[in-house]
Amino acid sequence: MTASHLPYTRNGLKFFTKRGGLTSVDVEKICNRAAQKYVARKMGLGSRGTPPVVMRVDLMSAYSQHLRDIIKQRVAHPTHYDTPLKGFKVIVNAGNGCGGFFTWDVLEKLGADTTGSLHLEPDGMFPNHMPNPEDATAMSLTRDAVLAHGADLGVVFDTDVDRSGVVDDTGAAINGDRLIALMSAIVLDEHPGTMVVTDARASDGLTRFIASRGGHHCLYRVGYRNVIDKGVQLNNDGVETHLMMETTGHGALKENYFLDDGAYMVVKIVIEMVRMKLAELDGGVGSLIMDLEEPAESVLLRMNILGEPKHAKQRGTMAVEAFKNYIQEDKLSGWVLDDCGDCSVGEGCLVDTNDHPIDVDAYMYRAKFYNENMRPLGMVHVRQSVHNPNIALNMQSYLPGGCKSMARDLHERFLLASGVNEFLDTREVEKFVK
Ligand SMILES: O=P(O)(O)OC[C@H]1O[C@H](O)[C@H](O)[C@@H](O)[C@@H]1O
Repeated sequence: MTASHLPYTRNGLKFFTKRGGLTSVDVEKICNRAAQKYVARKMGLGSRGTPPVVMRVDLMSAYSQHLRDIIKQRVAHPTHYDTPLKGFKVIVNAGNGCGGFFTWDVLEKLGADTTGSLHLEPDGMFPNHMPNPEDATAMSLTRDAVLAHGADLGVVFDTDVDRSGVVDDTGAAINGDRLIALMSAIVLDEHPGTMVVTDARASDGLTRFIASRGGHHCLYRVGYRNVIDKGVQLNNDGVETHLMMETTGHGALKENYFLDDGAYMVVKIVIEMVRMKLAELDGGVGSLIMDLEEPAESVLLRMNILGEPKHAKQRGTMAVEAFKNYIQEDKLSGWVLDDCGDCSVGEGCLVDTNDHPIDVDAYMYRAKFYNENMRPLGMVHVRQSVHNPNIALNMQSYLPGGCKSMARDLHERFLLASGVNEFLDTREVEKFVK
């Protein structure tokens, strides 16, 4: 049971089986069955049968031991097999979510020194900061602790540990695209040529990084289940896909039942850290992504969908489709719709042709902006929010000031000109372009 990153009043249930996490269709079936049973029982219908057997199972201990075993086996330390983390200092910042167990039940039992770890006790009011690897305070406090304690690694978990981020020994934050790059470097070493699926907010630099390591990059729809489901589908279609990650820090691996499991991601990074030390390589895990090119600026702006909530989805679709049509009908010169990551590096694309350009279902589009000299200035990703009635505009610029130029252009030549401003609250964009 978790509210994840949402306010505590919005708790929900996530279901998992041996085959992975259930989809919303599965969950709907479960809820319908439960509702039918409830009604039948209320009406005195249906067999009472034998009552279900309820068992108390200590899943957390089993899970921690599983993680410890993986680290021991894969490091296979030549002198101290059972304590492969002896001599390492690791800071954990659980942000008062439920990730504290990783400190005492995984790292310390393997010999690590976790002195200086932060906010390990669960407290649903999150008195310090949001447990979130995207949260600037969470990352900077962890950075301070890593530097103050001379730690080899800092780990940041979100509330329910399905997302994570890390800080390397120099204090550099590794989250978002950087975390995907780090995981890609690790996974591509184990599975050369594998496909990596991410959401389409990821940068061009990440696509090039994956390609430079011999991998393929599929950009897909935002929402961790969408990204994971795409990876499952690609595997079923015969495209080997070992890593599925969102820029939010959700990450799933084929070897781990396609589960978005932040602790498992950190386990992979910890193993790499120890291996690098054993191989006497210079630098911490951050050195694996030194050549990742990053955008000069990244900006996220939101536009609330106005009017009655029941019309929000339809209006959102209209706005996103209008964006695509404006570009395709050449009403927005300079803007070009983006292909999926794998085609944009210009090699034999492995992604199903239905996914070009990036999304066919009118949820989101991504476009690049070129200036009058046909120099690319940056890109924008336009989509409906997964949770709330708003349109998210993610912009990345290759040059300082580029996001403002792109937002200004979109505001004048698309938001106002197309009339979508009649049902979108564009104030955030207007404030940004001033
Ligand atoms: O659409 P938004 O409101 O930006 O939220 C998008 C995000 O929602 C949740 O956090 C999901 O777990 C993420 O997978 C997704 O990226």
